[in-house]
Amino acid sequence: MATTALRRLKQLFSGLSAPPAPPTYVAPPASNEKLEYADLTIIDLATASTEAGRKELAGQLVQAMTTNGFFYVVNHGYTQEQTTRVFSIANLTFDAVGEDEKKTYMGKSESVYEGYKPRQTWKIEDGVQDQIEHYNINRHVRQRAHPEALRPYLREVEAFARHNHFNVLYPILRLMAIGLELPEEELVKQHKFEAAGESSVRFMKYYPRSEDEEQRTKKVWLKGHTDIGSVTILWSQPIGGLQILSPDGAWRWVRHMDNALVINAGDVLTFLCGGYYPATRHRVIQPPADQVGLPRVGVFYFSMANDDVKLFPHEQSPVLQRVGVQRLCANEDAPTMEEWRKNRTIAYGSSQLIPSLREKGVEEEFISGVLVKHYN
Ligand SMILES: O=C(O)CCC(=O)C(=O)O
Ligand SMILES: [Fe+2]
Repeated sequence: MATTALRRLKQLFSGLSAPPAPPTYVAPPASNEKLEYADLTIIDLATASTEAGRKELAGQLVQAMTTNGFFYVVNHGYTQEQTTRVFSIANLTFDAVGEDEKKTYMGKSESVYEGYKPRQTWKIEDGVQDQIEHYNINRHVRQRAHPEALRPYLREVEAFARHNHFNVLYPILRLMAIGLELPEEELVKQHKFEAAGESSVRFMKYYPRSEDEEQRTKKVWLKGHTDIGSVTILWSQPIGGLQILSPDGAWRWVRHMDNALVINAGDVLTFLCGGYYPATRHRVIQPPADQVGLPRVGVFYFSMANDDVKLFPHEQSPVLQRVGVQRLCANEDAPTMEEWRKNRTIAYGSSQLIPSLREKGVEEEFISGVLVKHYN
């Protein structure tokens, strides 16, 4: 009797005990090359706990969004140790899962990123395709099955998704609403964690390419684009390659900052905020000379509005009334979030892009009747 109870208790505790540490992903040192870096604002989220603090941060955010379009966030609530552990889980998702198992957990639909995206599925240039592997995880982590190596860490991945959504996305959306002189919760309401939609964690691994591929693509690894969704949270990592297209037409590098987040706006914010927070144009090229040949592991949270949100601007914003609303389409033609993400995802990397007649180095396509540009 006593032994059975003891055994039960032991089983209970072993179920609750922490999973073994994943093999530690040791990130290489940051580049020492002399590069032209973008000068990005740092938003300190510790300041967001008071109303006065939020007002101050909203001013900084408006400034950042109307110039570079990218900014850093610090004091987001994860320690360096927690962040390193997430990168280790990300790396294990690629290194500790065999090719056959990866096939089993590949996405089943063209219109949503879920599970593995294998390499060489997107066109880059001159017949060359990408060398990028993804693993996409909807924030409702258990709605899909995951490879065996990842299973011990699902609770951590769930906590990570919630952390991005509640502790980073919501505070940023509140600052954006304040910047538009809207009620603080106006954009948060359109991005509910519980609603149907695709806000997701993404692990990525870029693999080094052949010299021939580098030449034929002019070193471009991921073509210049704007993100499909609303706010993209990129967990800063030391391997360079990410560049922003600045308003003066120059591509500038994004510098790594330890345990910081690099945040930018996507198309959905252009729609919802009437052009006040334009989607940031960015790309990934071959890492700097002292990092050539290294794989590049990335961890992201791609946020989207609730699937049923119609993507038209908050015209009631006093700021938009003063500065004017830029529209991507008439309100009656506005796609829903669901239509937009599905059509953008199906087209991405596979559609035939048309060279722009107006802008040099730009290619275009129409998605849901809206002009989408790609930047070379
Ligand atoms: O890998 C990066 O640094 C950026 C990736 C990116 O822009 C994207 O996946 O949309
Ligand atoms: Fe992107």
